[in-house]
Formats: sequence, C-alpha cells, structure tokens
Amino acid sequence: MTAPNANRFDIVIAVDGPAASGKGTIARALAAHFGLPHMDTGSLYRAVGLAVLRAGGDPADAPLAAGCARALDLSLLDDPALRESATARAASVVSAHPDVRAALLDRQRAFARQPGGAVLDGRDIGTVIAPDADIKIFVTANLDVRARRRQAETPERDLALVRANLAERDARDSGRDAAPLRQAEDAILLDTSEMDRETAIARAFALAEARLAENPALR
Ligand SMILES: Nc1ncnc2c1ncn2[C@@H]1O[C@H](COP(=O)(O)OP(=O)(O)OP(=O)(O)O)[C@@H](O)[C@H]1O
Ligand SMILES: Nc1ccn([C@@H]2O[C@H](COP(=O)(O)O)[C@@H](O)[C@H]2O)c(=O)n1
Repeated sequence: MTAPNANRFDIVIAVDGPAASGKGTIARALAAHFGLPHMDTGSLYRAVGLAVLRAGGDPADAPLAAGCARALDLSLLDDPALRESATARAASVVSAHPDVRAALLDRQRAFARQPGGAVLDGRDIGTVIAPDADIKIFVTANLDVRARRRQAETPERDLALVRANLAERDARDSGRDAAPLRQAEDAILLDTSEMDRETAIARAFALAEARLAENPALR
C-alpha cells in the first residue's frame, strides 16, 4: 500500500470513481510515477465488511459495522477474501453508515497529510478526505466496459451477474446520504471506456503533469 517518496515536492492526488473503473490502476501508476505512497481506501471498507460477515452479522447492522470499523483488524487487508464479490457488496452496505465512515476518517486524512504527499483512491477522496488535494481525477468507464474488465479477472463468473453487482453498488454508493460517490467540482474527468490500460495511465500522467505545470509552487 505504500512506497517511499523520494520526490522533492509535496503533492496530494485524489483519484475517485465507480467500482472497477480502473481508479486503483491509475492511482498506483501515479504513485509510482511521482514516488508517492498510495492508499486504496476501498480496502478499508472491504475489511469492515469482511469483519462483519466473519462475525456472522448483517452489514446493514450499523452499530455492529461501526464497532468493526473502530476495531479495524488490519490483517484483513491481506486476506484473499477481501476481493470477493460478497465482500464488495458488504463493503458497499457498511460504507453507507455514517459511524463507519467517521471511524475510518482520521486514518485516511492522516495518510493524505503525511509529509511529502500521497495518492489515495476511493469514492470521497476529492470531496471529503482531501478536499484541498492538488490534483483530483475522477475515473470512470461505462457499466458494460467495467463489467467486462472485472469479469476478465475471474472468467468463471457470469458476466450478467458481475454487471448487476456493479450496478447495485453504483446505485448504493451514489445514492447514500453520507459522502456519496460524486465527482468533485474541481476534479478532472477521465473516461477510460475507449482506452486500454496503457492509454488511460498515459492520459492520467498527462493530466497530472498539466495540473502541476499550472501550479509551479508544487515543484
Ligand atoms: N483502461 C483499462 N483498460 C482495460 N482494463 C483495465 C483498464 N483499467 C483497469 N483495467 C483492469 O480493470 C480491472 C479493474 O481495475 P481496477 O482494479 O484498477 O479498478 P478499481 O476502480 O480500482 O476497482 P475497485 O473499485 O473494485 O477497487 C483490473 O483488472 C484492471 O487491470
Ligand atoms: N472512499 C471510499 C472507498 C470505498 N467505499 C466503499 O467501499 C466499497 C468497496 O470499494 P472498492 O474501491 O474496493 O470497490 C465501495 O463500493 C464503496 O461502497 C467508500 O464508500 N468510500
């Protein structure tokens, strides 16, 4: 999740977007490009969702989910079950509870504010976690493209089901009251529907470099 920052400038980069849009791919590439540490904030919500499931609980149970978030078991971040679709769904449900978000806030803000800067990806980085980020990119792709990309990771899964699960998460993440998924007003939109991985990363680098060129104080 982290890499040493050998750079001479401090930059905070916020990368947001819907599920399987490629925001993690782009955030990791930006972190490597600028020598910054990276945090995948979705993994925190997945860890909370997984903890609730492992406790035999219901992710809709707000007090239980908030308790799991306050006592976050960091070992779950390395658990292979973190990437399963049941965990993704649980993450999406627990993340709608304001007390869960509150319990995870300081950890994310501290990461964003560390000396040297950082790259974070998620749903509310540019709007809530790091509203003053120097560079904000909102990565998206249409639902069919995202479903095909996600299904390619686990070809045994049914494409229609993958698509339906993504659509359900999109609706829940965008429709909740607490820090809903949305593009920050000052974020740059990067629609990768028609771009392969390398093109999308190159475009993100160009957008970030252009934003830095507008603000030489960051160098
Ligand atoms: N532009 C692209 N073209 C093709 N495949 C891509 C592209 N960007 C990312 N991918 C692939 O799509 C999948 C989803 O990408 P990634 O995990 O980066 O998305 P994400 O938005 O971080 O997902 P999640 O919200 O589930 O964490 C990965 O298998 C990744 O390699
Ligand atoms: N900043 C964030 C990040 C994630 N979530 C929720 O977690 C779910 C899983 O996230 P992935 O990035 O791994 O897909 C996601 O569907 C959101 O519900 C969040 O609320 N805020």
